[in-house]
Amino acid sequence: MDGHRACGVRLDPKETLALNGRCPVCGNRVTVGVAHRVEKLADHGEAVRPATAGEVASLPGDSGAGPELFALAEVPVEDIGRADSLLGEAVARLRACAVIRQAGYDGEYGVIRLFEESELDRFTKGDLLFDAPVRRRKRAPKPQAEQSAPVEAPSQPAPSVPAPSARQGVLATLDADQAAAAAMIEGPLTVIGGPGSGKTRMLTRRIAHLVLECGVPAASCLAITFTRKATEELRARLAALLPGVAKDAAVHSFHSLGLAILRTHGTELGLGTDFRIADEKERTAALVAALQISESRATRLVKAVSVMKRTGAIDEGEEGGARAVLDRLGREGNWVDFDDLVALSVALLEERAEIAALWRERFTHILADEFQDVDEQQYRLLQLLAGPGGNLCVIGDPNQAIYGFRGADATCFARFAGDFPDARTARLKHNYRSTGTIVTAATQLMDEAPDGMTRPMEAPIVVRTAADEEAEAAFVAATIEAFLGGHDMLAAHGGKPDRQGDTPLSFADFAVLCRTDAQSAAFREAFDRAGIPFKKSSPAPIAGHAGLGAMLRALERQSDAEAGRDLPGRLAAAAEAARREEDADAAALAEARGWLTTLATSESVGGDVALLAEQIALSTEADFRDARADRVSLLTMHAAKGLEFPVVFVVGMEDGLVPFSWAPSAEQDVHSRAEERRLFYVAMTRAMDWLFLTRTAERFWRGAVRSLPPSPFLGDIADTLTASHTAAKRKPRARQLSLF
Ligand SMILES: Nc1ncnc2c1ncn2[C@@H]1O[C@H](COP(=O)(O)OP(=O)(O)OP(=O)(O)O)[C@@H](O)[C@H]1O
Repeated sequence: MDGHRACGVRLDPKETLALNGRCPVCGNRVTVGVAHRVEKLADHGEAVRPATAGEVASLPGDSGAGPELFALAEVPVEDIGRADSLLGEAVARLRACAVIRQAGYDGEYGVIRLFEESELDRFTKGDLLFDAPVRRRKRAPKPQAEQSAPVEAPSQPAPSVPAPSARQGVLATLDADQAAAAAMIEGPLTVIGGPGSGKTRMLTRRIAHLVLECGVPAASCLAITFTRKATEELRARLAALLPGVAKDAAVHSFHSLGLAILRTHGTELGLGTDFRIADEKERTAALVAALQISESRATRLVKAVSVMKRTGAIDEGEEGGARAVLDRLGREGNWVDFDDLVALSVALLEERAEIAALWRERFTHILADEFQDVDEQQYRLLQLLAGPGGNLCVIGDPNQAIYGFRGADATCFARFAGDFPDARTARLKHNYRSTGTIVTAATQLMDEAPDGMTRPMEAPIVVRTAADEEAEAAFVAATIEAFLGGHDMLAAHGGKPDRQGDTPLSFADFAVLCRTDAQSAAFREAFDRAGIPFKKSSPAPIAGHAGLGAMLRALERQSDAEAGRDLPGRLAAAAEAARREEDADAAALAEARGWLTTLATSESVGGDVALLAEQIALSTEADFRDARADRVSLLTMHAAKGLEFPVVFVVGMEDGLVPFSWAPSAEQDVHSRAEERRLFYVAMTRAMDWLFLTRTAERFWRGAVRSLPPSPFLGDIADTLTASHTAAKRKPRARQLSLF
């Protein structure tokens, strides 16, 4: 079921929908449960028990009345009632399936009861039915054996109080720095702020300010983010701030904006009106066929061509040759690739001044979030759209630049200052997200002075060494269970988040952040074993996914009659056909069907199958993370960008993983090393209240069990901020014996 544990609200999915997803007590979004997802995905109403179904017998648990099955299934109720009238009533209710079922919601377990509490009081006149008293669910005890001694919260710099905005209207909820940045609406502007400093909050309020208080039409505002998910979240926030007009504002990822430009003017470049976007798998296969080369070589070349297109680099060698072949094949087959969406748009706007002018007229105010991660082509697209001295506001944090390997250039802020000499700079100085302890540790990692914390020093960062990856995952699972059982753990570590108070946590409040996707296997197993619901996400594109391919082929094979149904109906039929006809893996199909159904019902697709293919090309696995679902997030560090969670586990804190390197990290080049440091900085600053850094004494890594040294980044965090403990040694793991 859905609900809010803190507000004591449990809702049927239909009630949630009727309430627009909002809690009737606090007005925030409710945490949705499994039944909600089922309701959303279901293509028919509730199932009806067929007349031919067999009989079902319901048996209660321990009654203490002789052989259980006999007593509970066969002894006449009257006989049991003579011995104990209440027990007789209980057995009668149970056999008639007249139990009270209260579904679980928002981290609360479901309950099955035979009597209402008032009934029980009445029946028993104060006595109880069974020996044990009826209890409310008790919080799980903290895992004593696993914990270190309580640690004194370190005495460190005190939090500062941000100056209020002193403004009325939509900027009133911002602090003075944020409000000043949001109000600088003329000319180019750079907004720089650390993690949790409210950059996204400032961005949405700035658009609302432009529209509601400065008379700028919503349709003249363009906000650009990096992912489809981020655009959706931005749209949702704008809808709340600008009821009625938010839909007119353009919110795009760089690639969806490129697609919009090419759909409007692509014919000027010789593209067919119905060009499509070919995924990496298709392009690799095309290159293999055209050049008669191995798949691994083609894969390497396709990736190299992608970086060339993002960075605008020119190569005359093998990679340049591969690009020319791919471009020719694209023209012949009427397809482009993902990077072309931006690169071709840039080429078009550079060549055709009148088209560039049209787009400039359309968008008079442009905002670009996560500016630190733009690549050369994205930078040029912004420049072309804004024009010299245009109202372009770029927002970001140089310390969070993590996409250098994909061609992003972390020096873009300096370049912006050079290209837009009139640009002003605003700084957001306060971190609203994390405890003082986490903020201080993060600034130590970046060798900066701790500044701008709004929350006091609280629980120390827990640094944990486990015997191996299995033990590491078991520790994380047990810690989550302990947290959900109660907040004793917080007290044990001398920490008690003031902002969260005693608000109960639910699964959605936890994130496990891995450097590589491969690390997630141990966590998936541990969570499955512990019954902890989780959702894994990485920034990998969904195009090329096996289940998705099978679904799309099944969609294509559909008869005219089937193709006449609405898109969700067609997807349901396609999933069934793919399972039957292609023997596709059930889990992969279910995942693909979930993605496609989400896309099919999204605003950008609106039930149109042609638009579905476009959105698939623009989507990554992480775009489908549902923040409302009550699940632990199992994410790669890259996929965690922009998110926040009360409790974060950054796992695999070993040299080779963090920083990630093929060679010993000491040999890593200075740029990669700096980017790995920033990536860890992004990971640790996702934590609001609790941060756990875990490592293993040994792990299976690159084909062998290895002992990797601790991550060198751990040494950059002062001991006074951490509580370290090492698990007891495990028995040696089984090793493959050699025959010789
Ligand atoms: N003025 C404010 N008063 C209270 N809370 C705030 C304020 N500004 C931001 N916050 C809160 O701080 C948290 C971080 O805000 P936001 O996500 O906008 O930060 P960000 O700068 O975009 O972070 P990051 O770069 O790490 O993704 C959010 O929970 C937000 O609600």
